[in-house]
Amino acid sequence: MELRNKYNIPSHTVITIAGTVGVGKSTLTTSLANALGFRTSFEKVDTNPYLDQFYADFKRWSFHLQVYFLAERFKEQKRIFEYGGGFIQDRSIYEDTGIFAQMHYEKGNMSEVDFQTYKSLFDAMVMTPYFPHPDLLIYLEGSIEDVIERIQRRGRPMEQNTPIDYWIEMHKRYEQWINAFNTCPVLRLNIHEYDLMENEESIEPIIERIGYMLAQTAAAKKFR
Ligand SMILES: Nc1ncnc2c1ncn2[C@@H]1O[C@H](COP(=O)(O)OP(=O)(O)O)[C@@H](O)[C@H]1O
Ligand SMILES: Nc1ncnc2c1ncn2[C@H]1C[C@H](O)[C@@H](COP(=O)(O)O)O1
Repeated sequence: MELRNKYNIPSHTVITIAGTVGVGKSTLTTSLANALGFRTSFEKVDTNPYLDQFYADFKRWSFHLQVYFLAERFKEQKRIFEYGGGFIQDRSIYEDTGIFAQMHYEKGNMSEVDFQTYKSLFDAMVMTPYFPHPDLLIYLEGSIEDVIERIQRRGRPMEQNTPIDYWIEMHKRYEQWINAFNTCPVLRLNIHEYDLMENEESIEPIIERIGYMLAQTAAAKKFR
């Protein structure tokens, strides 16, 4: 039986995968979408015109990169809306603002006025009808050691050449951010709870947990 039906996951569901760089979002996005018969929405890293320059000079390129990511994320949001859902999304727009933009602003890589401009753009986008919140955010958590090992193994030079402190700070910020996040239901998944490389079937217990959380959320809505 198709896993989506087995665990009663509605065909219009939108699930976003959150977590720090290298933790395994894209890998899980692909596996979940295949298992559920959903479409994917990926961040495009190779065609990003700012990313390499940004890693070489945060101060010069932070604002440009954030505006670029926001525009790309918004276009994807619109695409998901137009299809009527049935998507797995690799990274949420909430991380752009809550993690990356915030961190680079606080570190002095983005000026006050640039940060305010960025935030007002974000707020205006979120208020449009294209912006339903996801039904579920899956938060991937792993130790900083595992994350750094994965970043090194994946081998994007711009990330390999970035000081370890950057990844340590981001990892800490992610933990604080997710503890305060309440925009939509959250399923926390430790990266040692599954292994999609060695055992494709480890996706099924994840789907079972997704089905359970979606059912709980639907039941809670009925009583509101
Ligand atoms: N479950 C897993 N077990 C082992 N390695 C993994 C797993 N998931 C991802 N990886 C590896 O970790 C690296 C980062 O994964 P990726 O999905 O690209 O992360 P992200 O999208 O969060 O940056 C890649 O080299 C990938 O092959
Ligand atoms: N909003 C962002 N600001 C800065 N850098 C970002 C942002 N979103 C993604 N990134 C970077 C981080 C990674 O180097 C690549 C892709 O992210 P990944 O977590 O590997 O999918 O883009």
